[in-house]
Amino acid sequence: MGGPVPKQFLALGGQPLVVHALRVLQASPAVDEIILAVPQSEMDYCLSHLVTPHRFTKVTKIVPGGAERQDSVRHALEEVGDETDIVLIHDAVRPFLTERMVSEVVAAARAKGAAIVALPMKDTVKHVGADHVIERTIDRRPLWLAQTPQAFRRDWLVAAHRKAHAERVHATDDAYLVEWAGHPVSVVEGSGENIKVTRPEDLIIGEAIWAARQSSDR
Ligand SMILES: Nc1ccn([C@@H]2O[C@H](COP(=O)(O)OP(=O)(O)OP(=O)(O)O)[C@@H](O)[C@H]2O)c(=O)n1
Ligand SMILES: C[C@](O)(CO)[C@H](O)COP(=O)(O)O
Repeated sequence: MGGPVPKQFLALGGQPLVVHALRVLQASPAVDEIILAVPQSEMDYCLSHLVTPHRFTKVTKIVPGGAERQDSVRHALEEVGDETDIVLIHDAVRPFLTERMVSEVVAAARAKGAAIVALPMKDTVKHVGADHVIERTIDRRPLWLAQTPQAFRRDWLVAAHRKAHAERVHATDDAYLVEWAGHPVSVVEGSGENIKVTRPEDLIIGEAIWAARQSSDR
């Protein structure tokens, strides 16, 4: 994305991106406690400008993030109590999660151990080789795009993260680590609106989704 402001604090609908996700998690009956992993330099800002003024009372801890997303999740997991059975992980840069996604993915994790929100592929998928030439077309029917939230039995997730850290295995989502540790991970259908704000154009799309939701709420 570039720019001096970390992406999760950029404004969307007049509020920092992370506030949108926190609102849904704060309101969800399925969520008891929220642990925020943020850059160390932003920990005080998060508490004084986001958590306290918005009364996000479920935020019990703010922990320093790590070099990569996986490190940030591992740091947060160190603060999760042994009494917790299910851990839900969500990207701050996905502002459009819904209560339906949270409750369904938590229920699926309770029933089966691990579940993620994901979306079936809608485009035709090409495997492209050298010189930008297509090598083959992949059957898209079994392909799903992983989103967050993702929910796991705490013991599976903690063990998978510890093993990955010890063996220097890196993944772009937590489901991968739990799969790699040998556990089944189910999918719950997500939504095309549950975008990850990655590139500048995603903020434009995000503003449009936010505006549409505002008018449908009226
Ligand atoms: N060290 C990091 C890096 C990322 N994240 C979180 O992981 C999610 C996705 O990471 P991000 O850096 O946004 O990934 P990309 O969208 O791939 O970003 P980019 O291509 O700009 O690196 C975000 O909610 C971000 O806050 C994190 O917790 N700790
Ligand atoms: C977890 C995730 O959002 C699922 O799509 C994604 O893998 C995060 O990847 P990123 O490269 O760290 O944004």
